[in-house]
Amino acid sequence: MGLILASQSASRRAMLEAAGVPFTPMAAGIDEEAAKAALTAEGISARNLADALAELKATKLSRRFPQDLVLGCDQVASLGARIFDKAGSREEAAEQLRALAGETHSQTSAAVICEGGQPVWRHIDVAKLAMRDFSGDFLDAYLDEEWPAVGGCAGGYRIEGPGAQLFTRIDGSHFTVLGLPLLPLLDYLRVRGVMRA
Ligand SMILES: Nc1nc2c(ncn2[C@@H]2O[C@H](COP(=O)(O)OP(=O)(O)OP(=O)(O)O)[C@@H](O)[C@H]2O)c(=O)[nH]1
Repeated sequence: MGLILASQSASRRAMLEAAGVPFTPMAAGIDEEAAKAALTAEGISARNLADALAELKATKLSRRFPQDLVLGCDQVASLGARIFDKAGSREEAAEQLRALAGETHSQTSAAVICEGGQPVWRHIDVAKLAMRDFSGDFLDAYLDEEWPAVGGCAGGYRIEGPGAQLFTRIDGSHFTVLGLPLLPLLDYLRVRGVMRA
C-alpha cells in the first residue's frame, strides 16, 4: 500500500517532500472548474466546497488504485459569504486583494484520503488572516513582483514569499495557509504505517 497525492499543486508536493512523506504525485483528472461551478451554484459554504472537491479528487483516483491510499486536497479563500477563485489575471488579483485589504479572511484547507474508492479519513482546517490596508502604490509594486506567480494561489499571495508583507496577524497553521492540513495528515499516516510512529 502506497500513498498517491491526487494533486498538481507544487506547494503541496513540496510540503510532503519536506516532511519526508513517501508519495506518488498524480493529476486527479477531474474538471474542477465544472465541479466548483455546480457546487457554488447551490450556495455552498467554503468548508463544504473544499471538502467536496478534495473528496472528488481522491475518489476519482482511488477507484483506479483501490489498494493505495489516495490523498485529495482543496483550498478555498473566503471573506464572509464571498468565495475567491484563483485570479485569472493581474487585474482580478488586484481586485481580490483590494477586497481583502483591511479585513480578516479565511483560508480553508481540506484533505480527504480514500481507499478502495471510499473516504477513510478527512480533515478540514481553517486559518484566519488579517490583511493590512495597504496603499495602491504598494499593491502595484507587489503585483509587479508577484504576478503571475500568485495566479495559482488561492487568495492571490504566497505567504512564504513577499505575501508576508500583506499581513498583520495570522491565526492558524502555516501549512493550512499553504494548502494542506499537514500535521493532522501526518498523524493519520503514522496510524496507517505510512510514516514511522
Ligand atoms: N506557494 C503557495 N501556494 C499557495 C498559498 N496559498 C494557496 N496556495 C496554493 O493555492 C492552490 C489552491 O488551489 P487548489 O484548487 O486547492 O489546488 P490546485 O493548485 O488547483 O491543485 P490541485 O490539488 O491539483 O487541485 C494550492 O496549490 C495551494 O497550495 C501560499 O501562500 N503559497
